[in-house]
Amino acid sequence: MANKTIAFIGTGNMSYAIIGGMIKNGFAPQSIIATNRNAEKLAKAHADFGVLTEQDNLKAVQQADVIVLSVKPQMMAELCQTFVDAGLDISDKLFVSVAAGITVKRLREMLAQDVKLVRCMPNTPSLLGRGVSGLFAADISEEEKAYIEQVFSSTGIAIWLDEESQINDVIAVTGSSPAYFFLFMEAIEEKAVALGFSPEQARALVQQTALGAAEMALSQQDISIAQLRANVTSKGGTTHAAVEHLKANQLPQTVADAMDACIARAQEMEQQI
Ligand SMILES: NC(=O)C1=CN([C@@H]2O[C@H](COP(=O)(O)OP(=O)(O)OC[C@H]3O[C@@H](n4cnc5c(N)ncnc54)[C@H](OP(=O)(O)O)[C@@H]3O)[C@@H](O)[C@H]2O)C=CC1
Ligand SMILES: O=C(O)[C@@H]1CCC=N1
Repeated sequence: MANKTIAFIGTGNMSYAIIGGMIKNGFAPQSIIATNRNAEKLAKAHADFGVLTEQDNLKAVQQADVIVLSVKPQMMAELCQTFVDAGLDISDKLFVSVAAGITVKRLREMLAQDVKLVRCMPNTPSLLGRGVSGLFAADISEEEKAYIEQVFSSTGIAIWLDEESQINDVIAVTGSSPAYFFLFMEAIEEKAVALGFSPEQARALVQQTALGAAEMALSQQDISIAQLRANVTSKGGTTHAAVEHLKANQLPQTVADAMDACIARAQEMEQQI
């Protein structure tokens, strides 16, 4: 399947990130079609990555072997209905849905047939080849599985899940979590400005520290993350004062509760969409 054509239907934040990761890791731009109803977004994808672009989703679906459905979940039914109404032969196409909160069963209802399908939960660091994607396969061949793995490994780490319900856990752990880290960074940045650093200095200080912390974890796999934190925390010192304050205010429990809220919302969407 190495020579397959892959079409991204709805080239917004997530498709842009996946395409960027694929290009960075050697996929041929001519094997990738990006669609969007917004011509400006397509022009940017073409300018940045050299991929083919198409405003007509139906043409893209016809030309591609693999179709990545990447519109907002609430828009998915309407999009799929256009394929059904056009009477497209999609029986041999491999579909990949990156949407949160839409099950295989529901996607197949939307497409009006039991298509070959992968549910994928990626995240936006895919753009830099630093992504994580959880994958759940429904009725695909080993060759198709290998192709999908090649695509999503090119954007970072890809793991296959045994149960579809684990997709919702992946949303909480990696799909949504870049936003948790950004929120933490925003909070430090805002306080740095309040302490008198310029906005430019505050941004530079917080991003360098976040990167440094992540790289320390990445490069020292034999040291637990808890130990890395302990290494910064001198007994009776400043970090201890800050960390104890965060713990007293239930930061770990708050994060766990937030992740439960994320999963609950995905489950609720599965009932609504
Ligand atoms: N963003 C993230 O971090 C992650 C997102 N996802 C999933 O990815 C999917 C896309 O999310 P995201 O990229 O953030 O959303 P975006 O809104 O950024 O991207 C979707 C794009 O699709 C376009 N679009 C909508 N309907 C159509 C259509 N019928 N034909 C062509 N283009 C269309 C939208 O245009 P317009 O702007 O005009 O609406 C938009 O540009 C969602 O289902 C989400 O659950 C999964 C993991 C992480
Ligand atoms: O917020 C959302 O619903 C999507 C799914 C994971 C990240 N963004």
